Amino acid sequence: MARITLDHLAHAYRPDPQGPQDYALKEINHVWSQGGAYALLGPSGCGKTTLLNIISGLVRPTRGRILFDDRDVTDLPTEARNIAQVFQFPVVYDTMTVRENLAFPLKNRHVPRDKTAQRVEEIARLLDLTSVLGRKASNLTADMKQKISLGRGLVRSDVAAILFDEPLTVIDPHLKWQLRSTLKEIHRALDITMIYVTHDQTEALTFADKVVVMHDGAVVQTGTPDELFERPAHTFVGHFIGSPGMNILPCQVEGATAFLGGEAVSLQRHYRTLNHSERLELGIRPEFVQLQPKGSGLPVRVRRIDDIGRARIARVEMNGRMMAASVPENLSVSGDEASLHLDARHIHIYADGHLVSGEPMGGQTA
Ligand SMILES: Nc1ncnc2c1ncn2[C@@H]1O[C@H](COP(=O)(O)OP(=O)(O)OP(=O)(O)O)[C@@H](O)[C@H]1O
Repeated sequence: MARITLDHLAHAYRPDPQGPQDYALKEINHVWSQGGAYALLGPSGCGKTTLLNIISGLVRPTRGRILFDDRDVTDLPTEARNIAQVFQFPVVYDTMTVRENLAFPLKNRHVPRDKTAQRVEEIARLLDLTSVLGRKASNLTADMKQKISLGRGLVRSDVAAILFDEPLTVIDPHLKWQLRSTLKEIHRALDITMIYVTHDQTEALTFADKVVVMHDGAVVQTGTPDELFERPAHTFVGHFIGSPGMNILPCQVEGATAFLGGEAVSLQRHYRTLNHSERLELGIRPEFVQLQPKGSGLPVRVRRIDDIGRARIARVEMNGRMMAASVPENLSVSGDEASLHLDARHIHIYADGHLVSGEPMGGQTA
């Protein structure tokens, strides 16, 4: 078990990188604490697998170092790193029983038989595989086979970390939620550092205590699920997390007032030091924007109302831009003219995509 440090790590697949655009992974400094449950979240092509492969030793980084506790492992091969990996597709030996499959990583490392048997029973119990321990893996469903793969990743108690690369891809949708919560319970029971790669926000937010969000080869925010929701550090995080994502609107800012087209919106913080050559945007989640009758706030046109089960979401147009807003339960909407109320406590200002803290109204810098 180990703390994993990424120290000025960067990687380019091409041999002569000239600038940031040539790096699949732009410079990262990050510490994965021992025992943490992390998700590495981002869209396809953002560099998640590259980072995972650097941690496991399959890819040597162009720049920087990787440390397990204080040991520099940058030049060590995968076998010498003591990492367990679970991939998208099941890796099982069809001719072996489930028990033999689970025991294999321990047998390979000459763990005594009684200890192996005990650990296999424990992992089988956690993954609900006890009843099939004696069966040949070949006759099992893809779901069961992937559970065996997970078990093989989890069975060694001495690993520095377990890396999961989109492990639920082959799992039947209605079993996914069950396995996600099982993995969470297993993390609590085993106290092993786990890094879970996914492009699915639900998987990331339910599994992880801390989520590392990647975009275009860079980490744009690391935070708890609540932090990513409440205070996205980058417009990409606001947009990518949440369903629907954050409303992001071009704006101008003067002191504690934002202007959306000709409409003034009061802010709870002061923005004295904004560089007006930067692209300024106002971000607010649909949960904090309320649709109201015409004449009581920012004027909008309602284009559509979607019932998403737990709430109604209005798609509205303001100054030619589409926004999402919550529709209060008791509001009946007739016609397409309405107003919006923005909860100022949840408005964020972004400059060139990055969150600007501003200053509290009292005048001190945040
Ligand atoms: N072996 C390689 N050689 C050259 N370029 C590569 C190689 N592997 C990945 N890339 C490029 O590096 C970038 C990051 O890819 P990576 O696979 O790490 O992203 P990802 O977030 O894991 O995406 P996905 O979820 O689709 O696997 C992409 O532009 C990809 O095309």
